[in-house]
Parts: sequence; structure tokens; C-alpha cells
Amino acid sequence: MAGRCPLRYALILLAAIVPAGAAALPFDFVYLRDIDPTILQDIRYAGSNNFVGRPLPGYEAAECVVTRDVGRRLQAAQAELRPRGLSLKMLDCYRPVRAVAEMLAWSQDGVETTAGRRYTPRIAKQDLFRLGYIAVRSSHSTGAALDLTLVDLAADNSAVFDPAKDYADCTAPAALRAPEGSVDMGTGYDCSDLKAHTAAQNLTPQQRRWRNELVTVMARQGFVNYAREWWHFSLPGAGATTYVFPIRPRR
Ligand SMILES: C[C@@H](N)C(=O)N[C@H](C)C(=O)O
Ligand SMILES: [Zn+2]
Repeated sequence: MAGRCPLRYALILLAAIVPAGAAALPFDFVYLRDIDPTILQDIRYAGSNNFVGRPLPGYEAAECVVTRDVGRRLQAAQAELRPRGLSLKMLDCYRPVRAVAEMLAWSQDGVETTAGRRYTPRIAKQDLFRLGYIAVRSSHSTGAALDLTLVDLAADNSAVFDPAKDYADCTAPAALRAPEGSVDMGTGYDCSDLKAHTAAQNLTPQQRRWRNELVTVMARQGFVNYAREWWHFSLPGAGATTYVFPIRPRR
């Protein structure tokens, strides 16, 4: 039947070859889980465990969405890490423009909270954009930037974040900081502080090795680290178009 109507035939064919959920994304974007389900994900802006303290608009699901090219490169990095007992863990991927607007409004609202201060122990939150810790026009919104860390799969990563606990700030020793289920990079994720600068000097040799490991494995796939944040990487030349579509559950 479909053979008599080329358009219908094309639609049936498309439904058969496009992975479930992918149709909800704009062309060239993919759910990373469809490319490599072994890559761990903790998409922090989809929940409350982040510096704003609530889920950000546009994050309707805790899913890493990236361009297909970025996804394939992450898969290659993961293939290098897994035989060594390590894994990538994604903390943020594509970021809808609305979420960036919410970050900007939060930074200017004049309200300081204890949880928020854990992420910015030494600087005022209204200075975060000016100092380069958050971008008004973020490369995350192009689908070609990532926040990520490394997980030692043999380590005890069972500690979970408890919002009722009074953790030390993000620059404190790992045992006192909020648990993140990943290796100790010297600071927590999204720590807006000099100690989070990738080349910071006040690190232990092991913390330095972990940062070097992440930068090296990502560089082999063409990703460039952002000097102010050990966790932020982007793919140069990946295009400058920013997107607004929300991250919906992958079906
Ligand atoms: C906010 C932080 N996770 C981040 O991604 N910062 C860079 C500079 C950005 O907002 O693009
Ligand atoms: Zn980032």
C-alpha cells in the first residue's frame, strides 16, 4: 500500500530507522543515551542540586542532548576509558536558552542562600557572568559544549546528595563537600572559584592527575577545555546557532 504513496512510504521508513525519542529533537541533535548508554549522566539543572537550587526552565527531563558529532566523539572517549575502569559522567549538555535567562535573573536577584554560597564561597553571585563563570550566550545552547567529570567505577560512589545536610563549600576537601559520585577534581562541579580553574596550583598531585586525565581524553576527541572551569569543554567550529527547544523525556 505504502508503495503507491511515496510520502507515506518515506514516513514509514523514517519511523523504522530513527531511534525512539529522536524524532522529538531537531535535526542533528541526539539523546546521548541512544548513542552510548554506558556514559553516566547526572544532569544537575534538571533537579534542585545546583547553584540556583531548583530545576531550570527547559529541562523537562534529566537527559544529555548533544549534536550527533559530539555524541560520537563522547562515545570514542568512553571507549578509551572503560577498559581502564573509568567512565565519563555528564553534568550538563545542550542548555535551552531559557535556562540561561533564568541563571542571569537568579544572579541579579540579590538573594543569597546557604546552598548558593556553597558554589560561590568567595565571590558575589552578581559577578558570575562578568567574571566568566556563566556565559550570557552559552556554547551549551549550540549543543556543542559539555560539563562533565570522571567516575572511577571501582570506587565507592554510593554517597548521595542530601539537601538537608550542611555541607562545606565547593573548595573544601572532598570528604566535607556535597557528594558527587565522581573522582576528586579538587573542587565540586560549578564551583565559581580560582581553585576550579583547570591549572590551579593548590591541588594535590592526584587531583592534578585527574584533571589532566579528563583534559587529555577529551582533547584526543577534539574538545577544548575552558580554563576557568575544569569540567567545561566545547568543540571548536561546531556552529554558533543557539537553540530554545526544551529537553523532553526520551521515549
Ligand atoms: C555555568 C557553568 N556550568 C558553565 O557552563 N559555564 C560556562 C561559561 C557557560 O555558561 O557556558
Ligand atoms: Zn559548561
